Amino acid sequence: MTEHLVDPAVPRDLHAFIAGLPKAELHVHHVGSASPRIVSELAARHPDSKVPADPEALVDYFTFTDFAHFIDVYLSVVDLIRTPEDVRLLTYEVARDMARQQVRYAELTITPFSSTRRGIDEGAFMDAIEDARKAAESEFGTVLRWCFDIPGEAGLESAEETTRLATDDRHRPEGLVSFGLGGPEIGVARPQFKPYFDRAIAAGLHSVPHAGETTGPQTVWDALTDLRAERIGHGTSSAQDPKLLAHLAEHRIPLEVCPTSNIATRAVRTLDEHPIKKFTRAGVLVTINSDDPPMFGTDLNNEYAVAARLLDLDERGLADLAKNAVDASFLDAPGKARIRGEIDAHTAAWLAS
Ligand SMILES: O=C(O)c1cccc(C(=O)CC[C@H]2O[C@@H](n3cnc4c(=O)[nH]cnc43)[C@H](O)[C@@H]2O)c1
Ligand SMILES: [Zn+2]
Repeated sequence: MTEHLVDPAVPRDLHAFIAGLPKAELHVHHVGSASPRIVSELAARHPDSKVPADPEALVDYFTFTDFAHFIDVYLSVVDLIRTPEDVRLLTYEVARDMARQQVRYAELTITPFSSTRRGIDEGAFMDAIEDARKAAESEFGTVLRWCFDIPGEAGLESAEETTRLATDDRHRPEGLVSFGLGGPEIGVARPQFKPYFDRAIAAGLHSVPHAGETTGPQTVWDALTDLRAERIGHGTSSAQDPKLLAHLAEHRIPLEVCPTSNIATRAVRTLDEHPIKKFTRAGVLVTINSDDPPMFGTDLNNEYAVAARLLDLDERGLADLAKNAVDASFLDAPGKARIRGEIDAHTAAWLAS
């Protein structure tokens, strides 16, 4: 258990239950998952960067005034990833951190445009992530899949490049399952990305855009109608629109909820004001995620502890929440059954002890 992340309002034995609970994670960013150790190693390698090499200084560096500030800092860390070997190391180490938290399956959001525009060869980039994915599965037992996202604020050039990389058979990585849209939402309307999502969906990818994180519920409607979203990244502002909540519940469109992220980027003022309870009361399928864990001073286990407090969950409630993520994932049916079985076994053993 990571001591600084022990929420005193959650009983210690519930933290221990969560630590051993097999989990799936559906909303977590590649570069945003770089641990302080990896960031400082890369910052020391590239001293021209403004990212501090001292892990203690990173705590201040990762304190954000608003969402735009967060994106500035995020891009300064992106600038540290300069070679295919940096990409492989980052991916492999992220999987190691996940395995330590009993994450059995993760859909990792990767922004290939940010790497190729910084000069990393596209073929070498794909080989690096695939090599790390295979190593992670055989060495840690953690199954990784990719979501390639468009960094919307970088314009339609980035949409075209991301779509090409995701659909061109010459480079398309085996682990790629979905297509996303990230970055700031203000001034970046979702409908303009429809042709790119149409192409990605036609190529067999699932649609999972961010929407309603920093703008209102209309953005979520746009993601559903224009981008044919199968899950919504964040969807926080859906809480302001009862018809939207009813639609999400009726059509079983899961929300990828990331509570601590919403506080760190100041999208939501306090955890007690977070709408997660509104979502579950409306019957929406909620999944729990960490988004950019080291940047937000959290990890997936802590996000489950936060959810336990906000939703007043015991062990069985937490196990159901973990199963939501398995059910909402793009894993195949035998894979889902395996992790659901592991969740049941962990819960039964815990309750019998
Ligand atoms: O790479 C570039 O050159 C570039 C140029 C202009 C704009 C951008 C971006 O906007 C990149 C944003 C980047 O942020 C990632 N991300 C991580 N966490 C979140 C989140 O909570 N909400 C939205 N986006 C997030 C996302 O994957 C984008 O790739 C880049
Ligand atoms: Zn995100």
